[in-house]
Amino acid sequence: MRTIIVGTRQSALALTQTGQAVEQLKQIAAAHGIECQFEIKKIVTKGDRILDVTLSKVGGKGLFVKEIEQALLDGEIDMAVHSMKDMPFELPEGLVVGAVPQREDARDALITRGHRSLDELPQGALVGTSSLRRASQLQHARPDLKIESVRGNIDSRLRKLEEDNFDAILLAAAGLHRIGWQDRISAYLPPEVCLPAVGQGALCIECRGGDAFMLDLLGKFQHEPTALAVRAERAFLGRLNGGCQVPLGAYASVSESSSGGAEPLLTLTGMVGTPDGTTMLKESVSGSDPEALGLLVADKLIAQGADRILAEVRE
Ligand SMILES: NCc1[nH]cc(CCC(=O)O)c1CC(=O)O
Repeated sequence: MRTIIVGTRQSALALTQTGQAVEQLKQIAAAHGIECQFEIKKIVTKGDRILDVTLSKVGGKGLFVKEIEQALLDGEIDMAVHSMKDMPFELPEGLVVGAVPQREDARDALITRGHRSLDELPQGALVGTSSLRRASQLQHARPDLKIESVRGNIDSRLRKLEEDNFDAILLAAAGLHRIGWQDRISAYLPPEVCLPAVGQGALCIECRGGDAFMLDLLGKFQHEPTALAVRAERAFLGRLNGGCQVPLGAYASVSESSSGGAEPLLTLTGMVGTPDGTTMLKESVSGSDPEALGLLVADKLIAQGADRILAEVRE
């Protein structure tokens, strides 16, 4: 019987989503007569050690992932459950995405102290977020709001809402749903107001490319519509070189092809904005080839100056 060692960060969200993925994998294994057991191994990443520093100042993406990938390559663990939105564009040689399971809610959620919507926030209210993407879209919708950085795991950010006198903070709905804190959510921001981060709400289950047993098991955990949507969003990310923290968002929805064909129809919307929200570029395209869609939406934004905005932010 194979023992599968599962690597995870030790934040509340990481432990919860890893545990949930393992429970689902146990059921899949049982249903297919695959004999295996799971062991969970906690790994401290660079991102966890420097939670007090603004992510965009220390190189952002990959910080939560690198040590876990090294453990995979070293054979210390056999699979890892990551938030898709924390994944850098390229995986290291030897590692693959074994499964993209069904997506949770992709939207951002507003957590306030008593206000029921973005519109209800008082003039000049203080909102906590360290995401340039959220800041840009929030300022675009409400130029009067004051935005300040807030870092830390979900639990510490919720604490800072009270302690640091924010009127509201923004978090991914998926994380709050997974850890059972959906009742803290005051409002969901629709993609028209706040386009989520690439891959937000989706998971990435990573394993070694040569591990046939894991590839077989994880293949049964894949949710094709989510995988397609994520491919489109990540193609957009790759074209815009969104490797570090930048004011960029994308969301792909998937529906059955209207022509009745076998190919699902994807609609990808992408945005790039200035951090102050004064310029907001947004384009939406439909089609069935996820990579082509990602490149097309990115190129449409580049034609309007997206790469200039991103270059300025990176400086
Ligand atoms: N950047 C940290 C991070 N990575 C994934 C999630 C939330 C869950 C998800 O998108 O799957 C969060 C927290 C947040 O943005 O609120």
